[in-house]
Amino acid sequence: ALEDGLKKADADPSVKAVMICGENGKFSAGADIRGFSSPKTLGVALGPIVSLIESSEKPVVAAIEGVALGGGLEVALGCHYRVAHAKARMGLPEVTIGLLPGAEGTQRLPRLIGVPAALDMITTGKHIPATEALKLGLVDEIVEENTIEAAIRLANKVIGQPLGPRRLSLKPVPKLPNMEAFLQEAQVKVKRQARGFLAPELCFQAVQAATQRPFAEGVRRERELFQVLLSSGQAQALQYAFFAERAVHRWATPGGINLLFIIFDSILLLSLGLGTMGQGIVTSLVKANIPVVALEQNLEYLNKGRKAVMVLLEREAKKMEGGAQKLDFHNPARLQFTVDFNLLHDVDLVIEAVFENMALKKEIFHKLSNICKPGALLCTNTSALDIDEIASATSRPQQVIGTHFFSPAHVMRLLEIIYGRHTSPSAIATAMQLAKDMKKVGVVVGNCFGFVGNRMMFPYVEQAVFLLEEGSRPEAVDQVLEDFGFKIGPFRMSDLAGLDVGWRSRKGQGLTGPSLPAGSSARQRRGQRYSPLPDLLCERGRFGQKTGKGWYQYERAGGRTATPDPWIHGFLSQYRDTHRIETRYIDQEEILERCLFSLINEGFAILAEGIASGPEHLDVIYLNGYGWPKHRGGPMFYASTVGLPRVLAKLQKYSEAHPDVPKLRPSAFLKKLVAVGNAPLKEWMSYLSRQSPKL
Ligand SMILES: CCC[C@H](O)CC(=O)SCCNC(=O)CCNC(=O)[C@H](O)C(C)(C)COP(=O)([O-])OP(=O)([O-])OC[C@H]1O[C@@H](n2cnc3c(N)ncnc32)[C@H](O)[C@@H]1OP(=O)([O-])[O-]
Repeated sequence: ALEDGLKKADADPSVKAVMICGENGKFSAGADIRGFSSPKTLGVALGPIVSLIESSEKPVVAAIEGVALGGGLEVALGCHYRVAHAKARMGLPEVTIGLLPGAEGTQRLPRLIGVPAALDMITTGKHIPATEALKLGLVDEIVEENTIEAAIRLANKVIGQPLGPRRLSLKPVPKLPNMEAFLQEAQVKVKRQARGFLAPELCFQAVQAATQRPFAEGVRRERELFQVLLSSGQAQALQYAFFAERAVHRWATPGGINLLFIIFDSILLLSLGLGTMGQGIVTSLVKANIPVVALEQNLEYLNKGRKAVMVLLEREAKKMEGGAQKLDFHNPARLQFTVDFNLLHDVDLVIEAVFENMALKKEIFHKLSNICKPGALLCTNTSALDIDEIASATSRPQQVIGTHFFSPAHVMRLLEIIYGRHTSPSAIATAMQLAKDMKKVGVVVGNCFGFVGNRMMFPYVEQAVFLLEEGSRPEAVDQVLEDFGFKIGPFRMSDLAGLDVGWRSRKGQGLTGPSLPAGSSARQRRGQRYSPLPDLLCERGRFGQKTGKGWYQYERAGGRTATPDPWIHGFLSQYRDTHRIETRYIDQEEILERCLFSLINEGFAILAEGIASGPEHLDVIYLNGYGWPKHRGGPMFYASTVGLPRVLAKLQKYSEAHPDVPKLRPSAFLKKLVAVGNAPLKEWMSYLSRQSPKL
């Protein structure tokens, strides 16, 4: 249509200028991502159309409203002028779906806004607001009112002016005094951050080509690189992740209709310790423009919590345009701190964020149930505790729901939303809406120990520790998983989170400590293999970063630089001697497979039990809460790319070698999917006879 329209306009002498706009207040979100998996639509090349726009003899003005992303922005770059609405956002987000701007955007953008800014936009895929676009010179004008009228006004004004200087393909790339050094440094940075993710590096190469070659050759290079990415499995993984995230949002009631949501007047966060989680949650709520009252049990804790929240909010405000004013957090109507439980009467929603202790949580929920108004929704922030047991302390279990935030809560996007036996669909829908308002990815899951994310994490961490018992070292295991693409390996993660957290939980479960029956074997619990290694470290006060020692050593307590610790190496070999374990060399493949396949195996068990409604949900949880590398699409998608028969065969092999480790025994659901011929991921759920009615 663009091509036809342009040709008509060029041929019609009564047309003096052209304006291109989108429909319904949106310019364009770029190419249809679904089209990338269909060879039919790939035949349509956008680049030549952008060139056609640019070569028009009549001025072409883009009227950008809403979004101009990817191919959409590339079309705008072909135009001679760009007018944007003040609320519009622009970007080249192709990198985030494993691609690069493939319609000459990598060649035009650096010519317009210079290499540093273009490289930043193209390698990160970030969206920029119109005001920033104006500063960068990406748009010529921004307007508060009617963008289309403004674009037509501009078009009329520029009729007859020479178009040569407005054709970006004819412009040289602005020079930098130290271009070579700048590019070298930028490449190192891009590579370091990419950790095996191809697209940022290839985006870099395309922009680099713009600095080294004439426009037409740069375009050829861009096309070559685009094809490399298009055929890489990484692009497929990222596009899968894009749609998985949207599918997870489309939570519907059993009848299939999305519910309307409760509109909140105010939200109260109750915390008997505005601890780290509480502080992050309050910050997120304020950022989401939701009025908050933060409650503490005493003034000392309240003041400490308030101080920490203020520091976080100041920091967040600095990152935003018009920050402090926009957040308005000094306004008591927006954010109040109190120790007065009476304020609970009027709130619509409570998020309880006290520490993980069932007795304490039940006591609080009993109190909430007595004080809060009848319609108020009661959320508990927990990473593992039983929602039904917490709800049993109230007279309104239908309004009790789990909201598992991830630390730091003002940064992490994931929110696991856990429904209990009695939780009502409207309570779930309200929690989902809350997630959306807080710009988080809400995923509805069922109630079981560890829910989805942590439950899948347990076998992964368990394998990592077993590997140490058998001969590996923390740094070797971490390295393999970081090379796979995790931001941080399991031992570095454990040191960061604090080993004492798991220790407390294991003590609570009677797996270690004084409640362990006398005569228990050190390496067995309830007939299964158990590794006491993390407990032994805790007994020695090695809690990780906070104590300066854990699986690694740090420069000081609270230090962040992990270095392998010879003490740990000696300790491990002594441990193996004590328990007569023969040290063996464990290769990278075994480390990777045992950790990842045991996690994936648990994922299949979760799906079969109806704890999550599909593999996409598990993947979205891992991508947004556990640092799973995006270019590998999430654990279940990864399993589908490895091939389920291979995952099964490997689990069978490891399970035979370790018969006392139940988590290595292949799940019946995985076996079934292999037996039906390695079913594709989108069909997996059709092989389950029953689904939870609440998912
Ligand atoms: C030769 C090629 C050249 C070029 O360089 C390549 C490209 O342009 S690559 C492309 C570069 N562009 C991008 O990467 C932009 C990707 N898109 C976005 O970033 C956000 O969707 C956007 C900011 C536009 C709206 O956010 P929001 O307001 O929160 O809303 P939302 O996110 O919930 O989306 C609403 C619905 O629209 C759907 N949908 C959206 N975009 C696309 C698409 N391009 N395609 C298909 N579908 C798309 C989305 O799935 C959802 O569908 P459903 O069935 O209702 O679930």
